[in-house]
Amino acid sequence: MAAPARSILRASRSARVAFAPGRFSSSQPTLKERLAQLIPAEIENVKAIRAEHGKKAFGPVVVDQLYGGMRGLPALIWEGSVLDAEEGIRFRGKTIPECQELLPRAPGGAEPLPEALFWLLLTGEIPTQEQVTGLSKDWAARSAIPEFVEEILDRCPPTLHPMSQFSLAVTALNHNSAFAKAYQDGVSKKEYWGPTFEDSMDLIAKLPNIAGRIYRNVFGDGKLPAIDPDKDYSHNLATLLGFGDNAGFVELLRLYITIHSDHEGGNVSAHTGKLVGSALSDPFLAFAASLNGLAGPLHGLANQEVLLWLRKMQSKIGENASDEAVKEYVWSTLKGGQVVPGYGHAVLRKTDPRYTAQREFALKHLPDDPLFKLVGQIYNIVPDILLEAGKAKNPWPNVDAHSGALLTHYGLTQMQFYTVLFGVSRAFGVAAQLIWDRALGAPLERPKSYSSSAIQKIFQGRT
Ligand SMILES: CC(=O)SCCNC(=O)CCNC(=O)[C@H](O)C(C)(C)COP(=O)(O)OP(=O)(O)OC[C@H]1O[C@@H](n2cnc3c(N)ncnc32)[C@H](O)[C@@H]1OP(=O)(O)O
Ligand SMILES: O=C([O-])CC(=O)C(=O)O
Repeated sequence: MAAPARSILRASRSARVAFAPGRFSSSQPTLKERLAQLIPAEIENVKAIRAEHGKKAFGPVVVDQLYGGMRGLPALIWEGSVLDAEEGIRFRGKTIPECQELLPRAPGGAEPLPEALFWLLLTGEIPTQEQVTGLSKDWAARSAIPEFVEEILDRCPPTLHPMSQFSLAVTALNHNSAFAKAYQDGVSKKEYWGPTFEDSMDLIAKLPNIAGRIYRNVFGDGKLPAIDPDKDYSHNLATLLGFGDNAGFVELLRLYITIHSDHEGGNVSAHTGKLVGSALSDPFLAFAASLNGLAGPLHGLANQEVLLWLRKMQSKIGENASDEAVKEYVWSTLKGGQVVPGYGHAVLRKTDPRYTAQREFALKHLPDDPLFKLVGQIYNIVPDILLEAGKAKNPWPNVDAHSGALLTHYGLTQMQFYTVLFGVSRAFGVAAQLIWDRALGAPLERPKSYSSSAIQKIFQGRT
């Protein structure tokens, strides 16, 4: 679709929200106030851990890990979540089903509010309903994006991949970074976390307007409705995408943003954000770098790839293909030297609980959807084939094997946009860690690298 006309863009700009961020919960601490209470004790805790365990070995490092993408190498501190190969992710010690049970929901909703998950990632605590409502209002108040960022997006050709547009816009938000300004003004190291918190809140708050604008520019008429200060984050994002009246889609987004937010620190997007942030690049620059990693087909873009692969399969073998025909198609993918998208994982060795959570959502809301049925049929076929092929260490599905089928069900069929939604969610995990990194005085990241000849020399004469 062609880029929208200037007059339409002007109209959408006038629909800016006219209220300011600040305190929205009268009687209870805000997220920033609670963090300010927690940080001094955590600094002491880290000091104690380092004093007691700082010099202890953490297992051997073998040369294969240097060549093999550092699998299993303990190398990073990440506070928000830890991934177990068998069990999957825990956010601050809580599994996805526990989060679904414990985190506050929207009135009438069944899925957790991502606002609550962000609070949990940052503080390790379950917020009250009032605190979550305060966060929804704060993010709505911060949601407008600068006009020049709107213009950058409006000038992107619709053929530029939505993830590239997303990364451009997030980079440009650095124009108004509180951290970059504070640094130039000579802020003390001890105060870094405050402006990092403000930037992180602004970043998360502005993502729906960026994502909505990309979606409407590329796939619609470029017109964008306004954020509603009385609605939660997911509801507003759904509205900006044009699905605000669909209660099922809004619930799906709440679940989607919650489960895609964080996957410990070593995945490409999280680690990239942390690495770039360690140079004291502000949260906008750090998260734009995360997005560029998320845009790779072995990482976040796999959700797009899954849908493309499914559609290609359907065009080749028809819509209600037999198991035999599906098996043949999977084998042809492998024999063509390609990966089966949505399957395998660098850490997980069982079905991803994020896949399971989405499957349960589908069983509840769309049990008869044909694409959901195809995703289920593939689940019964692919793991055995990957096992038989004998290469993949994990034959089970990951989060990306399922998400596109759910979005398609509600009418969000443009798969090139799917990773943008993943990116909106991943900001929660990356931002939470950036805040803690600055609060705990995390140093510049700079691991040691070796050349192959250096490795040969080190081991010369040794067996
Ligand atoms: C949100 C996320 O990022 S989840 C992951 C999303 N990505 C995908 O779904 C893409 C498909 N999957 C893959 O490519 C891989 O499983 C990855 C990238 C996720 C993990 O990679 P690794 O940790 O290197 O996996 P593993 O150790 O099992 O790889 C061993 C071999 O099996 C292959 N393999 C792994 N998964 C698959 C798969 N789904 N299909 C075909 N081959 C696979 C690898 O390409 C590798 O082949 P090689 O020896 O010829 O290089
Ligand atoms: O953990 C990983 O390597 C990839 C992944 O699933 C994620 O980042 O969500």
